[in-house]
Amino acid sequence: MTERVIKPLGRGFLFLDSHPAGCARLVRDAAAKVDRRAPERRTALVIGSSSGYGLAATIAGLARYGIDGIGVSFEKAPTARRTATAGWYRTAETAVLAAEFGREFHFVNADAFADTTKTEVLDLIAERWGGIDHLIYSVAAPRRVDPRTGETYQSALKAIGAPHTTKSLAFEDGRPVLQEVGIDVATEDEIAQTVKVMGGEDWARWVTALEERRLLLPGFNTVALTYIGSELTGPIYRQGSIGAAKADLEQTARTLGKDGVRAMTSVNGAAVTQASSAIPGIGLYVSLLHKVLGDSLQTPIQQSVALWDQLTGEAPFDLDGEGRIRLDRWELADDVQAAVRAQWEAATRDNIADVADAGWFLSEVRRLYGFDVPGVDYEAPTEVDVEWPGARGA
Ligand SMILES: NC(=O)c1ccc[n+]([C@@H]2O[C@H](COP(=O)([O-])OP(=O)(O)OC[C@H]3O[C@@H](n4cnc5c(N)ncnc54)[C@H](O)[C@@H]3O)[C@@H](O)[C@H]2O)c1
Repeated sequence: MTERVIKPLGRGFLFLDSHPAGCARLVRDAAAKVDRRAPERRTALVIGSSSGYGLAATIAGLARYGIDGIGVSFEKAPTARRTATAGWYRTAETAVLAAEFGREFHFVNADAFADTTKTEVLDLIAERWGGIDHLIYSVAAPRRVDPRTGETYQSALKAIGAPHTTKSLAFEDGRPVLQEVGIDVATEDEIAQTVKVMGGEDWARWVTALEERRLLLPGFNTVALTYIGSELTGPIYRQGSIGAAKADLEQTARTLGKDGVRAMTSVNGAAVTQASSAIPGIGLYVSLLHKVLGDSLQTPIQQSVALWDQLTGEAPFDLDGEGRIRLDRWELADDVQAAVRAQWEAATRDNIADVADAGWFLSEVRRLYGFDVPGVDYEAPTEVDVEWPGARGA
């Protein structure tokens, strides 16, 4: 057991340590925002369950519908020098929450891209429930090792066709500064590698593996998360290398769907997550979105409640012409986009602190690591040696 006072040390949007109590509190606060529905036994597999949208989907599924199931994520244990990753602590608290709801939820800490992880998870599903009703695929990873070839692929955040320059938000001594960031053009190989990491291949492997083991229960459905976003972020996101991967994911949904498998992508709105804060321009964009929308900005937990209502049949699917679930309509509404664009164009080095909700954004980034959470005493020593729930962690 090791108790320590933990401070937010790091560079840019990356911190070296995470705060266990802050991470736990955020899980609790998210669950408290969910209205319960009468639970009907349902089993789900969530890949990417420790963070961002996958965590929100796990908490919303537990709190609203009392799902049983398995969450897979890839997190680091505490060491003598460093705390565990934030996702480790959030997972530990989500397990406590599941137990309080009286649900059986297992958490597997392993590489979702590996065949060995698929076998471990499928064995567990077979043993505990004989099948699953839902699979939510919410992985955001910088690289993937394909276990069948041993090859490593790296994902790139680059433009396609022509280089691009974007306004971007950074912080110096806690003060927001506006920067211009150049975005290089991706090579064909970089685009292909990004598709290998963030496209649909691994999602399809999970569904095929479940199908081959006859673990898809009647009415099974699966969603993978995708993003469209604004024209402002188009060159780096939707028209960039990551957008090529998202197009592949959406195409995979079309080919996966058949008898016994309903496969869709879910277009979620912009959110501050570890994955999104690494993309140039997204921090500025989300800060402006929050300035324009205030509390009307739909949080990951709100969107996840809407997702579960649709997956369980409580609400009709809200699909677009391409069969994608749309949870981002609030973000892409014309008036919202027009207001964000006006602010984006007006933003200068001098007025950035007024034009954007930069302080809110920085706090959101700090909350990804369990800091800036109301009600947590950051001067108090906190236990960092928290165990991975159950016996199945790495
Ligand atoms: N953040 C946004 O603004 C936004 C908007 C729309 C859609 N999305 C999509 O949501 C999905 C999740 O993104 P996020 O922003 O929530 O990311 P995130 O960084 O918050 O979470 C990523 C999750 O993936 C897990 N993970 C990463 N590599 C893994 C591996 N090898 N094996 C197992 N688990 C692994 C992490 O442990 C974590 O649980 C992505 O598909 C993303 O494109 C994000």
